Amino acid sequence: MSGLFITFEGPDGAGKTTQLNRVAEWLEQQGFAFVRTREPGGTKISDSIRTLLLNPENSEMANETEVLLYAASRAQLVSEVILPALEDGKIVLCDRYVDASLAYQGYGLAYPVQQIAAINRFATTGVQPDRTYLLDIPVEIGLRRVFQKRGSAPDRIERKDITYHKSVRKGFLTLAKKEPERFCLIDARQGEDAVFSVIQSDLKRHFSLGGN
Ligand SMILES: Nc1ncnc2c1ncn2[C@@H]1O[C@H](COP(=O)(O)OP(=O)(O)OP(=O)(O)O)[C@@H](O)[C@H]1O
Ligand SMILES: Cc1cn([C@H]2C[C@H](O)[C@@H](COP(=O)(O)O)O2)c(=O)[nH]c1=O
Repeated sequence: MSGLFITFEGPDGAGKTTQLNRVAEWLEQQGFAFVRTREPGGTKISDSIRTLLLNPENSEMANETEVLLYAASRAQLVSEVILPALEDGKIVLCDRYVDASLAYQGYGLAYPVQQIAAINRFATTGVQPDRTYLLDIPVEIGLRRVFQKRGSAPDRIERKDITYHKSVRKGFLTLAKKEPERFCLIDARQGEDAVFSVIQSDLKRHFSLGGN
């Protein structure tokens, strides 16, 4: 596999999509071949699973079902999009990946993280990111950003209580501590330009993705 796999993680509303779009724009200006995708979703089947997962009417969804549906959506995305792109030497930018399941379903739902990791190793055939930008933000600020942006009703995950979201954030920070060589931890309370500048410098330093 010769491509480069970059993921964006963090609590809801941290600014992941905003930063992924900026990186994509920057790579495009330099003529790099890249693929942009997101989780859950990114393929026809994965998008259908996303609808099931986020629909607030599915409030009876068992936690085990939730874990497996995120993994199923991911399995399809890896098989249909991520792996072929990496094998083709492309850069893959992905809005959330396995770390989200470890944080939301592992730490958030209090399942053993090793168990969630094992399910996801199967789902992804072991495909792992080369670099992960963890945009860290207090959950109150992140959720406020989400609701201000959208103005629509919160989805099934967003409507979980604040204690849950705080466990998720703590989970992300624990993951970053365990793998400091893969994670780049960024304070996402900063303005968009400041956050982008950290990511841009890091990409230049680690992967020689040059340009201005
Ligand atoms: N650094 C920032 N400072 C202030 N507002 C920001 C910043 N980054 C993004 N936003 C705004 O916050 C909102 C959420 O941003 P964005 O969709 O990028 O976050 P996200 O982490 O992808 O959200 P989600 O978890 O819902 O996918 C948007 O309105 C966006 O313009
Ligand atoms: C991949 C993944 C996501 N989630 C949660 C996180 C968010 O609340 C939603 C996805 O919505 P977004 O607006 O596109 O970020 O799903 C999760 O709980 N577990 C996962 O593996």
